[in-house]
Amino acid sequence: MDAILVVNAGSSSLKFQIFEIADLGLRRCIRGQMDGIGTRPRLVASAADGAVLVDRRYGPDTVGHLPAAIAETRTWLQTLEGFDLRAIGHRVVHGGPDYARPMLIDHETLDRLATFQELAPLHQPNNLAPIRLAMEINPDVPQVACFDTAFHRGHAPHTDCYALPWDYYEEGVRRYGFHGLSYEYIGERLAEVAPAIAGGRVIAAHLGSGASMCALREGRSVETTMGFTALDGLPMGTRPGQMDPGVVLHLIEHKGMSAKEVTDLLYKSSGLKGLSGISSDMRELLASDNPRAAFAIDHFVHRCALSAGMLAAALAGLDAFVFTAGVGENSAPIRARITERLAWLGAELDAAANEAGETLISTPASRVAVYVLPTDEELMIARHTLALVNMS
Ligand SMILES: Nc1ncnc2c1ncn2[C@@H]1O[C@H](COP(=O)(O)OP(=O)(O)O)[C@@H](O)[C@H]1O
Ligand SMILES: CC(=O)OP(=O)(O)O
Ligand SMILES: [Mg+2]
Repeated sequence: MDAILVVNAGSSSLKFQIFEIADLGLRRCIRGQMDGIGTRPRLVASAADGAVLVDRRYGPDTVGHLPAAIAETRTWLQTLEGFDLRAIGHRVVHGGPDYARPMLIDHETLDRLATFQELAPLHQPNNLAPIRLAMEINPDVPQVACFDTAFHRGHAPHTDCYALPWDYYEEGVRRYGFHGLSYEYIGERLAEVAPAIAGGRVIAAHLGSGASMCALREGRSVETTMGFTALDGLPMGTRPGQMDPGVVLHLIEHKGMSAKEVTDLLYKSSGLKGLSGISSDMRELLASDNPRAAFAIDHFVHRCALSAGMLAAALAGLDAFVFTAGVGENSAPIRARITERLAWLGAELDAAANEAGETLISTPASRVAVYVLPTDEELMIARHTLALVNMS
C-alpha cells in the first residue's frame, strides 16, 4: 500500500507513525516511539487496532543518543512488509523567518535549516539527522519539513518584535513561537468537538516536557508564550521559561560562565528539574512528598495562570481553554489547579469530569468552556506532507 512515514525527533524521544494513503484520505497504520534515549531506552510500536508490534528495552549505552535511536528504529521499520513509501514528513522545530508553511526538502533547504541549530539546540540537530539519513538512503523518496514556527507566522509585527533597534528584527531576532503543529491540530479538532466555540477566543495550553500556550482567534494564532527560542514563556521540564535577560548577563559577567555553560543551564538543568532538584518529570514530582517538588509545581501553576491572563488580554476575553500534551492530557490535579486560577475569567471546573478525563471538564454554567484534547502533531505532519506531495 502507498504510505507516508512521519518522524518527530525530539530531545529525548523519536516518535514515528505510518499512514496509508487511502482513497478517503489518511489511515493510521502504525504509531510508535523510542523514548528514554540515554537513560531507559525503549522502543514501542502498535498497530491501528492497538496490537503491540514491538516492545523492546535497551541499555543506556546501546541507545545513548539520537543517531543510535534512529539506527535501531530503522532496523525495526525495515522488518515491516507491505508499505510502499511515497513520502517522509518531519517535524522541524525552527523554520526561521522564511518558512511560513511546510516545504519539500532539498539540499539547499537542509543547509538553511541547519543555520537555525543554535536557536533550537535541543531539537533542530535531532530533527535534521533523520532527514539527512533518508536523503542518503532513499534519495528518491520526497521529504517534507513541517515547522513548529509556521503556524505563528501571521502575527502582526508589533506583536512579534522585541523592543530592540529595528535592524535586529530584520535580521530575524523576533518572537517566532513554537508547538505550532500541535496548535494547528487543536484548532481543527476543536472545530469538530465544539464548532460554535472554535470560531471564538481560545487559549490552547500545550503542557508537555516543552510547554507553551497559544491564543487563537477564529482558529488562527494571534499570540503565544514562546519567542525567539523555545526557552521563553512557561517553565518546562528542564527550561526556565520567561526570565529577565539580566540574569544571563549576570551569569556571564559575574559568574564567568561560558556560552556553552549558560546554554546547558538554560536548556538542560533548569525548569522543574532545576527548581525541584528531583526530576523534570511532572509524574515524579506529583508522586513525591518532598517540599521542593511541591514548590516546583506551585511555580509551574503560577506561571501558567499568569500566561493565561496575558493571552486572555490579547484576545480581549475568553470563550474556551484547552489542555493538551503529556501533562495537559494526563494530569487531572494540574488541570484542576490551573483551572481554579482561571475562575476570575469565568472558568468553573467540573471536578468529576476532570477526574474521569472527559473531553469537556467545565460545568454547564461555566462562562469559559474547558476541554482536554489529545494532540496529534504526527497526523498534522502527514496531512501537510500528503498535500505537498500531491501538488508536486
Ligand atoms: N499522568 C501524568 N501526570 C503528570 N504528568 C504526566 C503524566 N503523563 C505524562 N506526563 C508528563 O508529560 C511529559 C511528556 O509530555 P510530552 O507531550 O510527551 O512531551 P514531549 O513530546 O515534549 O517529550 C512528561 O515529562 C511527564 O512529565
Ligand atoms: C518546541 C518544544 O519545546 O518542543 P518539545 O515540547 O517537543 O520539547
Ligand atoms: Mg513535544
